[in-house]
Amino acid sequence: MNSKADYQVSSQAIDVKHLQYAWSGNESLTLDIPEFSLSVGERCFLLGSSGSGKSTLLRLLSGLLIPSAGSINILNQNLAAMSVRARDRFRAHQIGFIFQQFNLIPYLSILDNLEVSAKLNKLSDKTFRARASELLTRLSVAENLWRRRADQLSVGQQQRVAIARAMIHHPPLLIADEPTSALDEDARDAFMQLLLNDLTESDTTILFVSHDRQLISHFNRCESMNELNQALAIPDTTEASA
Ligand SMILES: Nc1ncnc2c1ncn2[C@@H]1O[C@H](COP(=O)(O)OP(=O)(O)OP(=O)(O)O)[C@@H](O)[C@H]1O
Repeated sequence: MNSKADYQVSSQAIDVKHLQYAWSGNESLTLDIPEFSLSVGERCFLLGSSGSGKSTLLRLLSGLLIPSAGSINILNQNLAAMSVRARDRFRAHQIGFIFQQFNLIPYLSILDNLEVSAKLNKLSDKTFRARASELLTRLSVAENLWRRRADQLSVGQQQRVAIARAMIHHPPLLIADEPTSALDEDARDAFMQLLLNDLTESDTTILFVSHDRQLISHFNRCESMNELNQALAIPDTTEASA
């Protein structure tokens, strides 16, 4: 298995070519993306309406699904060529994922939630404690909450913990799947600031998926699922109707 440094030598964080994906039982393709790439350090906002295939694409990019056709290289690694175990390890080490519903383990404390991610990434206890404390402090999570169960936190507190959990091991690629969809406008702006402040100095690549156009200004690149995904193209019926 390559080291983290080997992965980061690549100047492409994401390199998708001729990607096609059909859910089993579906006659038609859900995704048909001729080309999509992100350079290391790029911060890309991916806009797409409901059902346009955003979550399916993210699952493919993180190796949870394997393409029906085409290739996906993440940090120069072809996910489809890896064993399931190697793919799981690659995902845990290289990708920080922030989910729509945050997906914290409800019965674990904030620190224990972070520790699960730190252990997966083989952080020493000392490094984990220092990084957890740095992140939680920067994200304004009061220390008296650190031992509170995740299901006893406010939504705003949960979102901060979700960012900290995704960032604890300094992943080179951060993927966020509609993390602001459950938030009001003020909480949404605070979330974006917290997320991006922590990344200002790093060359972390971000793919941030949302249907909320107001967030576009936070990013240096915007892509639309409707343009990327040829499977969404409206069929040309002119001949049939002529
Ligand atoms: N597990 C599944 N099995 C079969 N079809 C699926 C499955 N998951 C998603 N799909 C189909 O794939 C298409 C794209 O779904 P996907 O969840 O990727 O869209 P999305 O853009 O993330 O939507 P939303 O914004 O509503 O979450 C939809 O037509 C959906 O019905």
